Amino acid sequence: MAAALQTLGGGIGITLHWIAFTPTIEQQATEEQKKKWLKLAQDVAIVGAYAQTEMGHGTFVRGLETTATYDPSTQEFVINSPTLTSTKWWPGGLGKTANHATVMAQLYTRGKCYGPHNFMVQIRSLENHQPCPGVTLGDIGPKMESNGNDNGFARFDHVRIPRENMLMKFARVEADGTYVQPPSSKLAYSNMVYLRGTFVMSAAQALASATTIAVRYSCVRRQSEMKPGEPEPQILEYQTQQYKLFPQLAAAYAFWFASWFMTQQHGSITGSMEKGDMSGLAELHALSAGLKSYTTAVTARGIDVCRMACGGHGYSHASGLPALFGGAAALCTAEGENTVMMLQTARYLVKCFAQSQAGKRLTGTVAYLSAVQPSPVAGNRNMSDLGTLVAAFQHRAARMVRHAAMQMQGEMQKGKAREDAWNSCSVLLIKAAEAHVHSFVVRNFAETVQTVEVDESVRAVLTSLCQLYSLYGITEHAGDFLKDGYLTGRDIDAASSHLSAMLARVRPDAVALVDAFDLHDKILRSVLGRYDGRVYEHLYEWAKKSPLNKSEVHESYYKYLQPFLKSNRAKL
Ligand SMILES: CC/C=C\C/C=C\C/C=C\CCCC(=O)SCCNC(=O)CCNC(=O)[C@H](O)C(C)(C)COP(=O)(O)OP(=O)(O)OC[C@H]1O[C@@H](n2cnc3c(N)ncnc32)[C@H](O)[C@@H]1OP(=O)(O)O
Ligand SMILES: Cc1cc2nc3c(=O)[nH]c(=O)nc-3n(C[C@H](O)[C@H](O)[C@H](O)COP(=O)(O)OP(=O)(O)OC[C@H]3O[C@@H](n4cnc5c(N)ncnc54)[C@H](O)[C@@H]3O)c2cc1C
Repeated sequence: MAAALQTLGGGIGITLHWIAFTPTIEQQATEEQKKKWLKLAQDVAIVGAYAQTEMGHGTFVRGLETTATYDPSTQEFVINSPTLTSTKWWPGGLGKTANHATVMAQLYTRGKCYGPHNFMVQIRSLENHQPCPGVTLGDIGPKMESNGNDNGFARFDHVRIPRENMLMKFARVEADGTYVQPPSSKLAYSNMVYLRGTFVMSAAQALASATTIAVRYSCVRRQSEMKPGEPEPQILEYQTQQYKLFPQLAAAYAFWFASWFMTQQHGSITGSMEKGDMSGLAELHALSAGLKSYTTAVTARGIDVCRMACGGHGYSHASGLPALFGGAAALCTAEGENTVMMLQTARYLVKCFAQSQAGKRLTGTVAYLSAVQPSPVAGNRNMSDLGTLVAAFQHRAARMVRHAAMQMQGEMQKGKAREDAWNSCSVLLIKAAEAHVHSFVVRNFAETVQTVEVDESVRAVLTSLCQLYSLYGITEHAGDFLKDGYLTGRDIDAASSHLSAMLARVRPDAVALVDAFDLHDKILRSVLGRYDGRVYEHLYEWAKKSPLNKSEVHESYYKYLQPFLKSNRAKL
C-alpha cells in the first residue's frame, strides 16, 4: 500500500506517515489516545505528517515559534503560527498528502511557556481533502532528490483543538490548565531518538545498494589493457577499483551490524523507561545521535565513490546511483543535522570523561574511556589481529576525548565561560566524537563476526571484511594513531600491507557478499546492478525510453535551433 502510494508519483509521499507520524502516536500518546488514533494510522484510515521543523528553526527545537495556548474556558488548545518563520516547513507529506499532523509547538498554559510538546491536528477534510479552516498548506517546491515526497509547509491561524489532542503520555495539561511535568523534558523528543536509530539501517541499506550496483557492474565492465595484448580485464581486477569499493562494502556490513545493536539497545532502554527507569536515556540519545551522524555521512560519501567507480554510466540515472546519493544526502540533514548530532555525542563523552576523572567506573559504550591506558605502549603489533585493531581504535578515541575535554577545561581555567570554551573546542570535540563512534562500529563489527551463528567458512569471509574495514580506517586516519606513539610508522606500513592482502582475499567473494544483501532488481532500480548482468542491452533500452526520444527531431529544433542556425548561416 505504502509503496503503491509512494509510486503514485508526483505530489504524494507517505514515508513519514510510517516512520515518524505513526511511531509518534505509539511513543507519545496515552492508551486512550492510542485507541483513538493508532489503528486509524496503522490502517491508513488517516495519513499523517510529523510537523516539527519550521522555516526559521529545525535544529534548535527549543526555538520553535508555533504556539499551543490552552484555553480553560473551552478546554481547547489554540494552535497558531505567529510569524513567517514559524511556518512549518519540510515535513514529509505535509504539502498534499497528509490529513493529520503531529505538530510540535510551544505549550502555554496559565500564561507560562512549558516548551515544545506534540499535538495532534487535523489539517485536511476527510471528505474532500481541502485544508481545514485556519490551516494553510502547500508543497515547498523541488528538492535535490525524493521529489515524489511532498515535503510541505503549514500555517495555523488560531486553530482550536480539544485538550485531549495534546499527546499526553509523558506531560499533561489538566482541564483547569494545570501543567503536569514529565519524568524528563526530553521525552517529547523520543521519536527523534527512535528515527535516528532507524537511519543507521537506512544508511546500511543505501550503502549495500550502492556497493551491489558498483561491484556487479565492475564484473561486467571490461576496460583497458592490464598486460599488452591480453583481453580487457574486468575493472574489478584493478587494485584501485577494489580499494574504492571493498571498504564501502565492508562499511555496509559494519553499519548493518551496528543497526542490529542500535535496535536492541532502543528496545531494551525504552523498555526500562516504560517501567520508570530513565537511566539509559542519555546513552541512548548519545549513541543514536552519533551513529546516525557517522553512518549517514560515510554512506553519502561512499555512494559517490561507487558512482565515480562506475565511470560515465554511474552518472546516468540508469545506474540508480544519483538517486541513492540524493537520498543518503537527505539522511545527513534530516532527523538532526549531522554536526549538531555529533556534538550531542561529544557533550555526553565530555560528561562521561569528567565522571571517569572523578573515579566513577564507566559502563556501556563508553566503558573503554575508563580502561584505556593514557600512556601508549609502542611495539610491533600484530596488525591482522582483530583484538589489536579494536584496541587501537579505542585508544585513539580515548586519547582524543581526553584531549578535547582537557582543552575545554584549560579554556575555562583561563576564564572563558563554559559555552565559549565549548564553542572554541567544538572542532576537537566533533573529531573525538567521530573517533568514539568509529571505535564502537569496529568493536561491534569484530564482536558480531566472532559470535554470529554462521558456517565457519562464512565467518572467515566476514572476519576478512572486518579486518579490511578496520585496516582501512587506520590507514585513512594514520595521524590519529601515530600522534602519541601508540602505533609506529612500522605498524602503519604493516596495516597498509595487510589491507592490500585483504583486498585480494575479498575479491573472490565480492559478488557473493553483495548478492547476500538479497536486493531485488525492483528495489535496486539500476541497469548497472542487474542480477542478470545484461547491462548494455538494458542501457540501450532504457535510453530509448527517454522522453527526449519520443520524436526524431525535437520541437526545440524548430523553436530555437533552426532559427539560430539560419541567422548564423545568413551572416557567413
Ligand atoms: C527509516 C528512514 C527511511 C527513509 C528515510 C527517508 C527520508 C527521511 C526523511 C526525513 C525523516 C526525518 C524527519 C525529520 O527531520 S523530523 C525533525 C528532526 N529534527 C531534529 O532532529 C531536531 C534536532 N534538534 C534536537 O534534537 C535538539 O534541538 C538538540 C540539538 C538535541 C538540542 O536540544 P536542547 O533541548 O537544546 O538540548 P541541549 O541543551 O543541547 O541538551 C540538554 C540535555 O538534553 C539532552 N537531550 C537532548 N536531546 C535529547 C533526546 N532526544 N533524548 C534524550 N536526551 C536529549 C542532552 O543530552 C542534554 O543532556 P545533559 O544531561 O547533557 O544536560
Ligand atoms: C529530506 C528532508 C526531509 C525532512 N523531513 C522532515 C519532517 O518530516 N519533519 C520535520 O519536522 N522536519 C523534516 N526535515 C527538516 C530537518 O529535520 C531539518 O532540516 C534538520 O533538523 C536541520 O535543521 P535546519 O534545517 O534548521 O538546519 P540548521 O540547523 O539551520 O543547519 C545549518 C547549519 O547550522 C549548523 N548549526 C546549527 N546549530 C548548530 C549548533 N548548535 N552548533 C554548531 N552548528 C550548528 C549546522 O551544523 C549546519 O551546518 C526534513 C529535512 C529534509 C532535508
